[in-house]
Amino acid sequence: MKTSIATISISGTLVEKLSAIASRGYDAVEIFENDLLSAAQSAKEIGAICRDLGLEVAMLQPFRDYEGLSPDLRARAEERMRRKFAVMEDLGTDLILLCSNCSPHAVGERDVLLEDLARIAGIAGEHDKRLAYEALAWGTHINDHRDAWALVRDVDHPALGLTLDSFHSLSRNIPSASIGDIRADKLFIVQWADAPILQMDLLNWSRHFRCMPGQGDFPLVEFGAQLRRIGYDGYWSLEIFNDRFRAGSASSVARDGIRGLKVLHDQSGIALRRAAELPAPVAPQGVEFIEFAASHAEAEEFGRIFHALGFAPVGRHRSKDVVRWQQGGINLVINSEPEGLAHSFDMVHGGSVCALGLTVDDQQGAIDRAAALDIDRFAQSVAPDEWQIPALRGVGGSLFYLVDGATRDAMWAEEFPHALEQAKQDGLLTSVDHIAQTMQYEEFLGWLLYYTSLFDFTKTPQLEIADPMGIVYSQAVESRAGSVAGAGKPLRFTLNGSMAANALSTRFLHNYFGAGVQHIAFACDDIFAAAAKAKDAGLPFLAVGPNYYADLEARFGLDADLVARMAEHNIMYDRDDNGEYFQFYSRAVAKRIFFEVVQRRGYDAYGAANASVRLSAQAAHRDPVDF
Ligand SMILES: O=C(O)c1ccc(O)c(O)c1
Ligand SMILES: [Mg+2]
Repeated sequence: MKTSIATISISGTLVEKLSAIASRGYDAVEIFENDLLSAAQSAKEIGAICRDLGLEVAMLQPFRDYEGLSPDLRARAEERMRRKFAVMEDLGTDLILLCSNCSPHAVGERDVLLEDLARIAGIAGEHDKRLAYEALAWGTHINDHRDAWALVRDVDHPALGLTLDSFHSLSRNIPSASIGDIRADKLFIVQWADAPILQMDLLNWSRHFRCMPGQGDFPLVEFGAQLRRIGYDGYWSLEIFNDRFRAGSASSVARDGIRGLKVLHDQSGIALRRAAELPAPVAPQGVEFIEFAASHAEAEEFGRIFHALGFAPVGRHRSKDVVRWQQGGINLVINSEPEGLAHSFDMVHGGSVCALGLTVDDQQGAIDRAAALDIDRFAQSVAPDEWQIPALRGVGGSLFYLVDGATRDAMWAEEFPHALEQAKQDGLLTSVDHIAQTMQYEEFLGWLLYYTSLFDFTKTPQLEIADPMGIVYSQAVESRAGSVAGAGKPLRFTLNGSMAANALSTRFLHNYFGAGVQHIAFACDDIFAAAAKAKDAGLPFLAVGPNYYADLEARFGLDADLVARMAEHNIMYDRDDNGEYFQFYSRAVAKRIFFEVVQRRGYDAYGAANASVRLSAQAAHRDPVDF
């Protein structure tokens, strides 16, 4: 696959964009004319910079509104085009993108369009240049790639070919099977964009909501499979108009694009029963441990909450200031070492989650997949006899340790030989249900792609949740149901981000100095027993107001006694076609991280209906200086 990206897709000045693109290993770049117009360098200098960076210039774009014009306007457009040829010469590309005409004055008679396209192709040919004709989804007459292809085919001039752009085709639900009619040698370039399914006009949808392959909802794999079936071997070029990306980090967005393209190319081949190009997605069996970085004072604070939730400190590390807490299948590790990653984390964030241990069957496969997707590995020096667990960088610089499923018991026994208390036999919490991470709104799609490309995860639709101080966006990534060994429970993460300056997730980012784990939900089989026990043990509960329960009773027709018991323990409830959900929350430790206990009865979601009630309850505790 030859990779490319349009400069419009990322933030910065043109030269900053080019260096970010080159640093992420793209083969080529589409130069967007607006970026060139506002650049401090001449087209010739930009061409030279591209060459120095090792980037081909795949094309210059766009050229607008040509076919179907009146003769005088057409002559002016041809003059404009000749000037572009000179710019292309300077940039070092022979290709320019020609958008289908969007002018209300353009005529749509086929004979006229054929004649105009033949004419401009002739002019281009005389200058050794080529045109890639693209059906914009909102083109006045040509807005379907099948019509654009029919014109290109019938003009049959070597200087005229087609652009396919997945956004324009899939936003109009044009069947990808129609790509089978296109001749690969006439397909000059393919532009890629994913997008969320939205009900809005095509132009605004395209200009603001495109995203990297894998970040949206479009059936891109089928599109890619059709391209590969016809033998297309030109550029796979990203063209992503997205407000968040323009405000984000050029280098991260460029990296996400490569990641999305690689996975897409691989999946497109697999759909055609071709050999996989990437190591298989990682399918973790579950969360083996959650590691907290904490000073001794913070460790005491966490310890109080862990005790109240029914955990016991069961072991001390053989050489480090690290304690293992356990209950059911859950391991929490508090790391108070005076140096190393945990210590750095504690210095930056205060008491926080610095690592998650995931149990995997194939450590090396996971490492290889991560390497192929440009996910950083982490290693810190360990004593010669110490257990070396490979680790990958995740949200906010935290780690995913890849724990080998076959040796995990030996790992615990060897690393934590100093028994402290016995694990409680009557513990009520069984496993980690989900882990909620909060991040900058601009980074949200990047982390979404991280999870869905590294792991064998699917994503749920994005939800908008009302915080009293603004809207929070929330989306879950989860292992495919049933793919997790053992209890058959999926591994679940929820991602949260907000643009609102004082919403809880933004307050978290400020207090925490960065992205990270904001809450952890534990599963249990009897939420009333778990809540009663936690209450007796002194867990600071998040209080839910009385109106919630009055509404709950009415909304679901629940038994008044049941609702009264829920109210007594601040338990919230949700129900859908699959089943029922019960949940309660602790107050936040150090105003940052908090804990949730859930019981699922067939239910597969996260109680989104309750999230705004929870956010309101939490907002009541925010610092007065925060307004
Ligand atoms: O939104 C546009 O105008 C526009 C321009 C060029 C493209 O390739 C495209 O897909 C859209
Ligand atoms: Mg396009």
